[in-house]
Formats: sequence, structure tokens, C-alpha cells
Amino acid sequence: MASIPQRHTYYGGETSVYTQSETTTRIRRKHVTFGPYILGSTLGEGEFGKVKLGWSKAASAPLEVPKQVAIKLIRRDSIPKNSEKEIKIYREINALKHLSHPNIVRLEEVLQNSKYIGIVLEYASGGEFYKYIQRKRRLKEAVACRLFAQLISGVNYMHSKGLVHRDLKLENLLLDKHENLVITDFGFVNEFVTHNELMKTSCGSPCYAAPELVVSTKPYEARKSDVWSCGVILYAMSAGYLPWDDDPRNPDGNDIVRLYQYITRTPLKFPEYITPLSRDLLRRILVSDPRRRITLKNIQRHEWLKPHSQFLSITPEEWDKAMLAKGVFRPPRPVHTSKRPQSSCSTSSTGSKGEKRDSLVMDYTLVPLPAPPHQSQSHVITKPSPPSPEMRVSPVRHNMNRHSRSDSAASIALQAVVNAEREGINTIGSGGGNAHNSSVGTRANASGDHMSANINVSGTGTSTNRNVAKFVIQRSNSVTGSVSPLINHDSAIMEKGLLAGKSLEAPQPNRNITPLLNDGLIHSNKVTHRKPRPTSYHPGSMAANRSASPGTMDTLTGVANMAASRAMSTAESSPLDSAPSLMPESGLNSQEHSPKMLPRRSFSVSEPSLDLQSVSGDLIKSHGDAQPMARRLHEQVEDVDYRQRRQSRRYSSFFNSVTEEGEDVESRIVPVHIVPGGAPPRISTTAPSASPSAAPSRGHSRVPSADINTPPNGIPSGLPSQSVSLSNSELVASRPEKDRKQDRKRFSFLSFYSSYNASRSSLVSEAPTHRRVGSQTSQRNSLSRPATRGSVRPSTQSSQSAQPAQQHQQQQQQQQQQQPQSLIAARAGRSKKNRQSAVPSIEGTQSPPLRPQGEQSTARKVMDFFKRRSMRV
Ligand SMILES: Nc1ncnc2c1ncn2[C@@H]1O[C@H](COP(=O)(O)OP(=O)(O)OP(=O)(O)O)[C@@H](O)[C@H]1O
Repeated sequence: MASIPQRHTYYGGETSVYTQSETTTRIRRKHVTFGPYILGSTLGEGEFGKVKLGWSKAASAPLEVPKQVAIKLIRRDSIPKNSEKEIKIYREINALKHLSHPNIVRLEEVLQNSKYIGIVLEYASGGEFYKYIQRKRRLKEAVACRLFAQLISGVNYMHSKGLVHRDLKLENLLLDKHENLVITDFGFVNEFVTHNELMKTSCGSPCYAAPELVVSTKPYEARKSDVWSCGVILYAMSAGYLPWDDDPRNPDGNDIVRLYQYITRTPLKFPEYITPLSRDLLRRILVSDPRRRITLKNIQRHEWLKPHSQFLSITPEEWDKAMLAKGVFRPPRPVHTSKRPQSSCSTSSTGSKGEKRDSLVMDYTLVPLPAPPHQSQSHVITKPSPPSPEMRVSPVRHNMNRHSRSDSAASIALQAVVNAEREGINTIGSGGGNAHNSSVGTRANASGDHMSANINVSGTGTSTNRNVAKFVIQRSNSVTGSVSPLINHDSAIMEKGLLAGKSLEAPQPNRNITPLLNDGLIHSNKVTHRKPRPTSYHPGSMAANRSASPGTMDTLTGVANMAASRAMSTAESSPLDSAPSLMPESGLNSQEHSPKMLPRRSFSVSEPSLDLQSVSGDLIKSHGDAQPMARRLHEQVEDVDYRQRRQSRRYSSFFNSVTEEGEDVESRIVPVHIVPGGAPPRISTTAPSASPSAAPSRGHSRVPSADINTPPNGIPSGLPSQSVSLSNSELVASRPEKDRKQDRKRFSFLSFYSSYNASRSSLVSEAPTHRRVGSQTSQRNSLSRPATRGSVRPSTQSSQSAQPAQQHQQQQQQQQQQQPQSLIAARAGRSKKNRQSAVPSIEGTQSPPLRPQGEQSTARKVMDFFKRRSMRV
């Protein structure tokens, strides 16, 4: 039979032509939907659950590419009312709805149904920033400068609104399509009402948290702690590893008090490839004494950021106007006339990621879309939504979910880099510095190119904003060499500082010490294996330490103050360190002011008060769910369990990432048979079987189902095609909750083994995006797990597969012991509920459960599979 082209499906990069025969193989197509969005692959996992790629079902124009979004799905039943988790979610939503800046993730809307809350965010397709640094080993100065300017602009903007992030770290930074920085994860955001208002709750991540948060029980100036975190991020960008990560007595950084003793006592050290200007800025930021720490305003004026001074001069009000008018979008990635900068390590991974991003750009050109007048290049896939004066968000009710994202991912990744780096330093010696210096001019030019690229895009549709237009024009000038008044002004100030010759730093001995001779590096080189350090520091995490050693804090406070000055004066220096002060004024007495903060009480941690997003389809209009919560922030919530739970999550993350696999919104979805030629979809209304024996087959088809329709670059296939979902109530009614949970658990363990077993092909379906997600997850886990957790890593799993089955089971019992009590308790609870069939080996039970003959649990099958495989080996 002749092949008849049936329809064209856009797979992102290629236009596939289906033939009749191909169609039959793909006839069973189902889309998992959440409100107006079709869900795609899992982008990542956080404390609250999975973040899924989504795209709008209906394009506003016939040929328009659907808008892509990232949907943070939070299971409502996993967040206790009035819990800290709930507060975090409210915080995030309430903060994001006030923030409209190109370097802050945009909140599209908040949807909910009876089971999930979906925080719909702008999709940052460039991925996680720490992975980006990891791929590149470290960022080139021009790139670091550009991204740091964006970070500072975003942070300054939120400070101007009276909000502080309080958990700035690499893990909370994403990149958009054009490698612009996107600040995300506003779960710890808080409001300062006046510029002097101090905060009391310590939060953040140890490696990024300012010393005053840790070494002192006094209230702290929250914006200054954000500044510190920015400094750590800048250091990590430039050096490729975190500062003060080399304490031989505390290699894991587990002892936070010791970590901060080390931070406050140890002078900041730099690898030789960090330039003097950059060092100067870092030395001003990473000052232990917050009063001496540079302010954001002065950071913006620092000489090192001069190439981006015009970008930084855009005021928050201007951003508000520009973003509202949708006239200014993120600048595109710098246009490199030469090849993309290649990382010296793992070019393949860099290449593939780069290709992926490039392919998205190319995809756009493949589809003959009429570009909207204010379409941004940085939003190629998205469509601009009509400007809404205020986001509509829904009141939310939520619960806690598991956290499979390790807190120390960046640390480990960066540690790996620095280890490699140090080895490199040992072999290369100090020759790199000269090469670097000689290329400064080139970088400056590259930066100029980037400016010009910015202009072109930023200029689109900015006519409503005089100041932003000015920025655009001045950008143009800067490329051609003319200096804008702003630059002149700044330069004059800088020169003043230079002429004054006053530095915050005491005169430094020009000791010309290369990193090779650096103490820290020497002893670090001896450390062959470094376990990761936790990077998250949260309320209560210090409680134990404080109570354990009450005197420590006072001592440390003194240490901090003393060390603040000592760190400046005794810093290890290289010949390049002797640059004079470049700041117009010291950060000592300068006060930041908040240009225009949010109206008082406009930000709260209470339930978002805006109208619910009207939803249709499978979502329930849940106005009735909205219970007004008159609840204000409890600054001093002492969650003594939090650290333990957080720690536990790290250990349990592997299991969690697996056990959630089956429990997604797809549970509401039934397969849709798509009949070629546009016939209406047949909806299978058969309720999924709850019988354990049916589990494996459903598990195979369901686990990757969310990803099946997502091509590698995330462009949905066959979007105009039929997509049907049943309402929750229908499915909830059709199937007992207990059974569904039971099935999901089995699927989860099935996917646990199948994803990471060498012979997974026999267990998992072939969905390519699922493999991608799986590999991401595995990579994440492998990066983020300390050695103690190595036993559950996939590689270890597969290497152990040759061991006898008994030994394997014993190992799993050990793993079980490592899991957090909560997980064990939860499992124990489940087993109480007639869960004998659920993974006996994992449960650690000695006697296999009794079950009717012929009926075998998924877990049992998996274990049998292992046994068989072991026997074969
Ligand atoms: N807007 C987005 N675009 C693309 N990916 C995203 C986006 N938001 C989140 N992700 C991915 O999902 C992961 C988890 O997201 P996020 O950190 O916001 O979740 P969370 O629940 O707040 O986690 P945590 O509080 O533990 O940091 C991120 O690391 C990232 O990989």
C-alpha cells in the first residue's frame, strides 16, 4: 500500500511526515494536561516536587508556536496546613507576582485542581547555572561580568521592591535560551520594610550564607547577606569553585561553625586567572563584617562592571515600565562571530547542550511564523502574553513533598572542577596568568560585541520608555567607542577613587604567591577525595550547634569582626593584587536606600489574595478552596527538625526521585486513540486496573508517558492533535485512592531499577525524553551525592549486579537503614496498610510476603529479574 502522508508533526528541528504505517505505531498518543497546558518532560525536581515542561494547548494564532512554560507541580496533600512548606509557597508566589525583571523568573499564573497546585513559570531553557559553569569549568571574564551584572541588576530590583531573596546560590540560578541569568526559587524571600530593618531568621545555604547569619545571633541586614551570596556566586563563576572550600579539618563543610571560623579567619585566595579588577570587587563583597561590605549600589559602579554600567543604570521603575509594556526582553546571548567558546573539559557535553539550544533557534526559522511586533529573540518559543497589570494567582493549599534535589549539587560539581583544576595548576604552573593578561583586550571587545547585540533586541519596542531607550542608544555608542554620559560620570567617580588612591585594603605585601604555592591549594591537593558540602542552611540548622556550644557564637562574632579586617590586610596576593582602590567610596558608611518598595503589607506569606486563575478542562475551579489565611510571617520559626529533614532528603533523594515517578498528574489521564485524518478521539473510559498483576505493564507505559510526546528540544509534537483528559473527580471516583497509591509505588520501584539498571531497555519504554530526564536525574544524583550515598548510585547498582542476589538484598537493607526515619516510617505505614506486596527487599522484611499464586508484585518481579541476572553473570 502506498504511503500516504497523514499529517505534519513539528518535533522541534524537523518536520516529520507521518505515513500511514508509521501512524499505526504511534496511534496511541496521549497528552498529559494540566489546565491549559500540555505537560512534557521533567525539568527538575525541588523540595516541592517536580517541575515539568509545559506548553499551552491552544496557540493564540493559528501558526503560532505554543508558549513553553515550566510548571512546578506541588501535591496538595503533601503540604500540611500552616506548615513551613506552605509558607514557602506563599512567599514564592507573593514575591513573584510583584517582580517583573528580565533576570527574575516570571510568574505566569498559578493553577490548581483537587490534587495539585501548579506554579506556572517562565521556562528557562538554558538549564541550571551550576551545570553551565561545570561544563565550562569556569566562566570567561566577559561572560562572568555579563552574568554577574544581570544578577546584580535582578537582586537590586528585588531589593528596590523591599524584598530580599536570602537563598541566592548557583542552584537557584537558571539560564534562559540566550544564556541570560534567571533568578529563581523565592521560597525564602522576605520583606524588609525600611532600609534598616534587620532580620532574624537565618536561612540560605552555608556556602553562600553571609557570616553574620551564622556567627551571630543578632539581627542582620538582609540585603547585605544577599550581597555576600552574590560574591560567592561571582567567585564560583570566575574561579570554578567555591571560596573557602579547602579546610582540611572540615572537608565536608558539615560543621558549619568550623566552616565559618575558617571563612572569617582565612584570607580570600584567588587563582591566578582571576584579574585584579575582579579580585578587587570580590574583596569588597566577601567581607565578613556586613557594615564594611560593599553595597549593591557601589557594586554597580565598580570598575569591573563598567562594560555593563548602562544596563545596570536602568532603574527598577524603568524595568517595571519596560516589562509591562513588554518592550524590553532579555538581551540575547552575545553574538560570537567565532565559534562558541568550548570548555576545555567535556566538549561533548557542552556541544550537545549548545546544539540543543541552537536547534531551538533554528526551529523557529523552520516554522514560518509571523513575528509579533514586540517578539523577543529571547522568547522565540514563547508568545508574548497580553500585559497584565497584576498576575492572578490562586489561593493555595499545599503540603510538603520530598526533596530529591541535593543541596550540595553545585558544591560537588564545583569541587570536581577544582580538583581537576588543581591538578592542572600543578602541571601547568603559573604560565596561565600571562596568557590571560594578554587576552584582556580581546575579552573587552567581546563584551562590546555583546553590547551591540543587546541593543538590537532591547531596542525593539522600547519607545515607551525613555530611559530604557537611552540605555539602548548608549549601548550603541559604547560599541562604536563613544562614551555615554553615564559612563563618563561613572568613570569620573572611578578615577576620583583611583586618584585618591585609597583602598579599603591595607597596603599589601606584594608576595607574588601563585596558587601553586598557596597553602590552601597545597593541602587541598593532598585530599584525593572530597565529599560534598551541604549548601543549604536553614532556620534551625544552627540551633543544635548553638545549643551545643553556647560560647562559640560570641567567640565567633569577635572572630568575625577581627577577621574582617585581617582578611583584607593579610590576603594572599599576587602581583596583580596591588591594584588601587577602584571604588568611588568605601562600602563602610554607605547606605542603600530603597527607591520604591512595595506598599506595606503588599507582600506577605499568607495565602495569595488575588483572584483565582480561572481554569477549565481537567482543573477544578476551586474558588471554594480558598480559605483566607490571616497569617503573617513568623520570622523566628525555629524548625529544629528542618536540618535533619533536609539532610534526610539528601539521603533519600534517590528513592524519592524514583518513587514519585508514577505519581503524577497523568494519573488523571486516559489514553486517547488518535485516528488519523482528524476523526474525533476515542476516549478509553476504562478505569485503570488496580490489580497488582496489571501493574508492570501499566508501569511501563505510564512512567515515561509524560515525556512521550515531548521531543528532545521540548517542542510538542502534533500539538493541534487531540488531547483529552478526564476530570479529577471522574477518575477519583473510578478508582480507590489506596489502590492507585499502591500501583504507583510499585511502578516507582520498577522505574527505580529499570532506570538505572544496565539492562533497563528490557524494562523501560523507549521514550527518548524519558531517557534524557533519567540521565539528568542520574547525573544530578551522581554529582550531588556524597560518598556515603554512593552505594545507591546507578553505576554502583550496575557494578554490583554481578554479586549474588542475597548480597544485593543485604545491600538494599543497608540502604534502607540509611534512609530517613520519615521515609522508613512512611513505608512502615504503608506496609501496615496491607502493603505486603510492596517491595519486600526494600522494606527490609525478612520473610517474603504471602500472596496468591500467580500474582506477583512488581517489586518481586524486579528482584527476580536481579536474581536471574546475577545467576547469568
Ligand atoms: N522556570 C524554570 N525553567 C526551567 N527549569 C526550571 C524552572 N524552574 C525550576 N526548574 C528546574 O526544576 C528544578 C527545581 O526547581 P526549584 O528549585 O524552583 O524547585 P523547589 O521546589 O523550589 O526546590 P528547592 O526549594 O529545593 O530549591 C530546578 O533546579 C530546575 O532544574
